[in-house]
Amino acid sequence: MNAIFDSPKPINEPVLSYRKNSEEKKALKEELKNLISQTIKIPLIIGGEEVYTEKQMKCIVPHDKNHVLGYCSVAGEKEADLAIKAAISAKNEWNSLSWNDRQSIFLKAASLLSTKYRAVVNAATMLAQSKTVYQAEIDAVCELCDFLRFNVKYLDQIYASQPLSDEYTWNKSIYRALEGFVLAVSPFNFTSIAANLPAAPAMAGNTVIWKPASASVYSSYYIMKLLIEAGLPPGVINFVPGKGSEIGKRFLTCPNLAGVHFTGSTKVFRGMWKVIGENIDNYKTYPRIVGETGGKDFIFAHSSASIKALVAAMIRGGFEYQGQKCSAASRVYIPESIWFDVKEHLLNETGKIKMGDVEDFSNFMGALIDEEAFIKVTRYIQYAKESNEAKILIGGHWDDGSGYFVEPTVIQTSNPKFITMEEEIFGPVLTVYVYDDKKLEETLKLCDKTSGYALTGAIFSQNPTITALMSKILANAAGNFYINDKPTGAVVGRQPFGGARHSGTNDKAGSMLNMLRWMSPLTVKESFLPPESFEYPHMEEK
Ligand SMILES: NC(=O)c1ccc[n+]([C@@H]2O[C@H](COP(=O)([O-])OP(=O)(O)OC[C@H]3O[C@@H](n4cnc5c(N)ncnc54)[C@H](O)[C@@H]3O)[C@@H](O)[C@H]2O)c1
Ligand SMILES: N[C@@H](CCC=O)C(=O)O
Repeated sequence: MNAIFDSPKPINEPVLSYRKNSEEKKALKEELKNLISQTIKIPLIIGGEEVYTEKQMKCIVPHDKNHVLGYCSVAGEKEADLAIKAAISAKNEWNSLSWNDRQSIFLKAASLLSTKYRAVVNAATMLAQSKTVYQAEIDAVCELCDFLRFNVKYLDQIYASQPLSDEYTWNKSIYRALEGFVLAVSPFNFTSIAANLPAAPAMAGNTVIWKPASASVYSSYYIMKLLIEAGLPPGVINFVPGKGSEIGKRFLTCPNLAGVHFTGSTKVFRGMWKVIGENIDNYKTYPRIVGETGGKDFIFAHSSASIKALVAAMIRGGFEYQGQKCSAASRVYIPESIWFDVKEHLLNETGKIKMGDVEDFSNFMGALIDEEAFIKVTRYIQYAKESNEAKILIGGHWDDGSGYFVEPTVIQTSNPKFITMEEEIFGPVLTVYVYDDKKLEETLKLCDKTSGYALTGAIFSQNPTITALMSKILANAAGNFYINDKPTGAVVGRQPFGGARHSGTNDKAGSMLNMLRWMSPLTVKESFLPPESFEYPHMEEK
């Protein structure tokens, strides 16, 4: 019963509109009502078993902070050890499944997500992470369907990639899974990224321990249920919510650690890398370390820029999902000659933004994820208010009465190295530096050097010579570079995503490059007519 199968050609999942009276809107509204009316209990899932612990954490609604969606069990060292055991013991069986059997599980998960699970995963993401319907749809449904479907295809292509052979020898590349388990540690802000972190290495035949972020464990749990319904065998992905700083070390120092798939802050990633470095003598194999981290993403405009397009990019890029995207625009460089017009349009448009409960579909923004984020973001705004190098042009107010709301805020600074031009804020705060048109090159070099990050960046220019100059000077300032577009919203299969410098290892999530990190190739040479003597022809000479 042999055949080589061709997996379905991946197509980006269409983004539904959620217009008035649409079927998808009705289904989603119902699911929102359903989830908000319940308080669920979330277990750990280890070796396919639900594990409840005494220690629990609350899952709340950031825009209605006293509303509890559920209580989640919290893993300690005992559960961490159980998860390691489960991952190791599930490995052989998972590896003995054929690639086609493994891939159909993830393709089925994508099909379930785009249909049966669409409303529930969107509703969970909207409520637990305070995403508007559009932000939830492009993330939790579309990007995750794309990760699942495109990664299956990339693996097909990798497995098909074989060395040269001839009539006497057959050479083969066998793409083994890594020896040991992979630790996936996910951030709160993207449901799709959280799911892809364990799914990508699992697809390549690894078994995984998934430590989701506490603030988004609610939506992660629905993803776990979806994967199980799609047929994921017990122990392949072990779901272990808990405090990273408490259980992280247990996983990181385990001799069987084969890889880390991380997305989150630069600080946490560096801490994890240090723990691995200190423990390097104790592993069975060098752990693969893949981490996509923070950003201080820029928009740089030339005087030829379209003002409307520039302002739309500043608002969508800076304020969508309350600026809580690693790719969010947060420092903007505008030439003096167009500043008057840009400012007028920017303030006018920003003034129209509606913020509030994401269940009201007319809102453009929801709340920040939690109290810690609220304190951090408002401190930056307060600092700007008190500085004589900055002024607040619009916004600058906040209110945590019902939820963690911070107004979309535009700061203008006279200091291109002002703190809000350099540090990742992760909130709805845009800082503008107005430069002298005559100092274009100098300011581009300044933009390149201002921050240690290099994740995303956008330039606006309608002059091809200037576009080329800007692209050249900023070539290393971003891993995803946009020309006349906002620096957010990368799509799988179209703009492979990841940054360099302090923004990560740039292994491009949802690409073949990333999938290659989760395998250990074995090269096999088979000789059909092996030599039967040790002598070479030149040895005939007497
Ligand atoms: N580059 C990207 O693709 C990308 C995408 C999304 C988010 N991010 C970044 O993520 C950050 C926001 O997400 P966050 O607040 O969830 O990040 P975070 O770094 O605070 O947390 C990320 C994960 O690490 C865990 N963690 C924390 N300390 C740990 C430790 N000592 N050991 C092991 N795990 C530990 C957390 O529990 C969480 O699951 C921002 O910096 C953002 O730029 C980057
Ligand atoms: N890939 C997303 C950002 C993920 C980070 O938070 C984008 O392109 O906007």
